[in-house]
Amino acid sequence: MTTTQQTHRHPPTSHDTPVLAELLGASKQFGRGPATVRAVSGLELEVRSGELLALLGPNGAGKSTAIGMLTGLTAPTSGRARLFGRDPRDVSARQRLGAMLQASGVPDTLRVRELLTQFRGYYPEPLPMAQIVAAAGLDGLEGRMFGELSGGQQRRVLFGIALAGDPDLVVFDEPTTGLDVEARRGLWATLRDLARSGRGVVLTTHYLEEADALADRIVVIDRGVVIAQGTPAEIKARVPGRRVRARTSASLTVAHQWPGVARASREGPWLELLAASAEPVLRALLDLDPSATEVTVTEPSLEEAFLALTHDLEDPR
Ligand SMILES: Nc1ncnc2c1ncn2[C@@H]1O[C@H](COP(=O)(O)OP(=O)(O)OP(=O)(O)O)[C@@H](O)[C@H]1O
Repeated sequence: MTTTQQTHRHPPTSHDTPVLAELLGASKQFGRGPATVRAVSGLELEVRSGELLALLGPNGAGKSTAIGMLTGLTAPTSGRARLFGRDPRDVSARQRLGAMLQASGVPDTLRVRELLTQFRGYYPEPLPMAQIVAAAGLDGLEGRMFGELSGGQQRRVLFGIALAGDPDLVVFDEPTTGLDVEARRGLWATLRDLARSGRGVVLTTHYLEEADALADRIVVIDRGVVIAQGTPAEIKARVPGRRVRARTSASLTVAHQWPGVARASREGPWLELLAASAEPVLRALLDLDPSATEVTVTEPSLEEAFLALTHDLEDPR
């Protein structure tokens, strides 16, 4: 996959750059009565020109619902969504938007070139075909039928379709799912180019690594609410990357003071910590208690790591 040469349309990201899309206290419920699902609650979100924003969160966090509200696919139950200052369902707003969502609905029997031509036809000033093909890594696939492509190749076609209208804002729901490592890296480079050219880019991902590699700003969502937001460095400093467990007499109060510790709990003689990284914690533990035994270091699940960020957890101190 190669990257595109884009023209610079807006100055680089700053708080002076235009807001392209926003959610203002947006909530979304599905169903009624006891079956109600609160997918998103009171979400505040804004995307600016030239900015790459990653929505990060575990399965069912509400990422796709948030994207659906931003792109006008679904209306908030309460609160508001704005796209280019308008209702996201307004055609004039959607013409400046490119989206690659999880469900495609693309006919299997159309060839890649026909599909791209069809989608280019929907927009007043589409991106040149060659640029779409290059950006989406579709070289050599133009004559193939969509339904005969591999999952990863189909994702690339959907990526190309999202770029067809030369959009000012591009929204990608888990764009790298199903892509191999090389294709993923290529797509990352293209996403960076899109933001550098002054477009706004929003993507959802389960992977902190992906958000870290790409985003100017990360919004972490869990159970429909924002639990953290900031630059990748700020988020990484708060998301625990390691679980350290040891048989030790060290107290919870002391353990909480160790560098990067997000959570500490005790289970009988075992102390368990979630921390940004293991080494500083191991040093502090063994300094304090050289007789600590059965020390293990493992990776917490993403769910656990995100939960450690929430403030409503019982504090074990
Ligand atoms: N159309 C719908 N009808 C009922 N419930 C829904 C609908 N769409 C989403 N939900 C529910 O809303 C919650 C949030 O779902 P959403 O798809 O937004 O999460 P997500 O963060 O995108 O998850 P994933 O990473 O698994 O794609 C989930 O509990 C989901 O089951």
